Amino acid sequence: MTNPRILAHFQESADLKMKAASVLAQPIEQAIELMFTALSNGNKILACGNGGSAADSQHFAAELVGRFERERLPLPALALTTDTSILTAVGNDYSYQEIFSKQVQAFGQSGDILLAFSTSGNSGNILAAIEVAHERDMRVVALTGKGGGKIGKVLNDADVHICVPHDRTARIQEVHLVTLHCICDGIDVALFGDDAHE
Ligand SMILES: O=C(CO)[C@@H](O)[C@H](O)[C@H](O)[C@H](O)COP(=O)(O)O
Ligand SMILES: [Zn+2]
Repeated sequence: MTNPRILAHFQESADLKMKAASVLAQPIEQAIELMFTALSNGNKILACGNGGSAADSQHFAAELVGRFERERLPLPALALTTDTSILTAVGNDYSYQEIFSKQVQAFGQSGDILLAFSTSGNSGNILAAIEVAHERDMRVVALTGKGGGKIGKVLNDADVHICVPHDRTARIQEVHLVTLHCICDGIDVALFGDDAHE
């Protein structure tokens, strides 16, 4: 007999994914277009998030720099969550709030994209990174949940907001994961066309 708690996790995740597919298809398409245009113009993508979303940032960067499902040239994406010397120096000397924004200041250029993950939409270091990205004429693709929180209020019309319609962090993260795979696939399709996977 299947453990009902385990079954409930799978059921809730599957139900949310189907519900989210219709709500998020349009912003996901916009994110793909925005990123493909930026990459085609020689710009790059900077990604940040806390906890599980730090892992999502790294997962995304790995699939752009390495590959997703098709062989292609490396694409420029950088997770701002990996350099422990930068993270500890900025966190120690300034504040945890600035661990990503300082890196956006250092690496971000006009036309680059900030990919910002926050399930609550309220993490201060992500909000600070978005603020600096806007100052540097970057576009923001924000993956949130729980109604979008404060992040939903600071995004502008040039940005893309992918807000998962759920209040549970784990479920939101699960939809963020399928979303980032959709984006990787969309970038490959924009490069090579809609052929069967190799
Ligand atoms: O992975 C999980 C929970 O599933 C946690 O590590 C979670 O990512 C952390 O609590 C984060 O600090 C939450 O931040 P945010 O998504 O609200 O911006
Ligand atoms: Zn988690």
